[in-house]
Amino acid sequence: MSDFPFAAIGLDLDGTLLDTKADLAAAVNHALAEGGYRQVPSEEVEGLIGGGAKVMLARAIEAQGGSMAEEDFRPLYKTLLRYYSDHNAVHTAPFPGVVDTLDRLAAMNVKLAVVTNKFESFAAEILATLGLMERFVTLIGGDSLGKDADGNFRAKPAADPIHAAMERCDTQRFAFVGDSSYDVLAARAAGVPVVAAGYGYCDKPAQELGADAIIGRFDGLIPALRGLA
Ligand SMILES: O=C(O)COP(=O)(O)O
Ligand SMILES: [Mg+2]
Repeated sequence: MSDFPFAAIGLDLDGTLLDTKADLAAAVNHALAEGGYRQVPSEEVEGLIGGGAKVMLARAIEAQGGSMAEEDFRPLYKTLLRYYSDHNAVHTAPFPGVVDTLDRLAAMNVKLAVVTNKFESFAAEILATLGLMERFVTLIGGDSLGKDADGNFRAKPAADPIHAAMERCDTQRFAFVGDSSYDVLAARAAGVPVVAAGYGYCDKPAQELGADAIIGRFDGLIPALRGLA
């Protein structure tokens, strides 16, 4: 019998489980080049990740005072998706401590769910390429739950994907870990404890995300979760 306080953990992907920054930067810069925009250094791309690829590109273009008209934006977004589809696991790898910690959680019979704002197909492909997919009970992407009445994907920062993960893991004893304000807001909206991955692509200083705990490496997760009980 495990005394671990949670039966399932929800995990953000980009900036929490996987260091995807270099591949995302290449994709966004490929699209920016096509639109005649300046390249964004990968340190700056970090601050654009968290809301999904569309938000990442929109923020990069807006920062340069570019055109956000649908007919100008759409082709560049399509270019980004096409490029990323072919180059999504070139440099991408798990952060230090991820694989060992997932093994330890599995050994404690803790269910694991990925909740990402990436499209589900990209996330599934990357996790399969890295040989990690079978560790997760479920994977919920930014597009997995469809759109709300306003036409927005039911994705983080909404509570919906976290609620769906809890349902699919069949438990209320659930905690979440993520690196951005999208993650903390979604977990808060769903009423579950949340740990911030301070080593990730935090869109504000980790201490200001409003999480219950902060980890500096992924292998700090199990003690941090025990501390939340
Ligand atoms: O790709 C993104 O911008 C977000 O992905 P994440 O939710 O896994 O961090
Ligand atoms: Mg993230």
